[in-house]
Amino acid sequence: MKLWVIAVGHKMPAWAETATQDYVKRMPADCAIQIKELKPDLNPAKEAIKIREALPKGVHIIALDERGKDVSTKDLANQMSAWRQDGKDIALLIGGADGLDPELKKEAASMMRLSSMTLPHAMARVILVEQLYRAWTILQGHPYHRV
Ligand SMILES: C[S@@+](CC[C@H](N)C(=O)[O-])C[C@H]1O[C@@H](n2cnc3c(N)ncnc32)[C@H](O)[C@@H]1O
Repeated sequence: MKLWVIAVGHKMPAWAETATQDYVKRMPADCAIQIKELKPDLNPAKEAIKIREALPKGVHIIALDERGKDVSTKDLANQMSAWRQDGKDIALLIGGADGLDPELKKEAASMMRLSSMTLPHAMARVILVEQLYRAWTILQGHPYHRV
């Protein structure tokens, strides 16, 4: 299984790039995180076109949005386990300054929130990859995650 993070926003600040890569590198090949960065466009509808083009075929789409469903890290680990059993790749979408296009959000299988606060997209990216790594460690019984 591959976890695609498709994110509007390139030229990330160095701290975000370093932190993102730190977690990306910790993931094993059979649960790899692949980041696709897209250049911001004039509005979310235009960005949605680029996002759709960047989506690998047949992926299960999850939109990241502060109005999405609350998911605990344990829930995410259970989700990850189910995704791995399905053998489907997953695409997690992060919007730009004006968020994700409403039509694109409807196309997603679900919307997930990382916090009820609005995060800058660089921060959302770092938190997402850390949570994916943490979820993976839960499935492995790895001591990174302490209950
Ligand atoms: C700066 S935010 C956009 C905020 C935008 N005004 C909105 O209402 O969605 C950029 C992106 O970061 C992600 N994001 C920000 N806060 C989030 C949160 N609390 N939970 C999940 N994703 C979040 C979303 O994908 C969002 O499209």
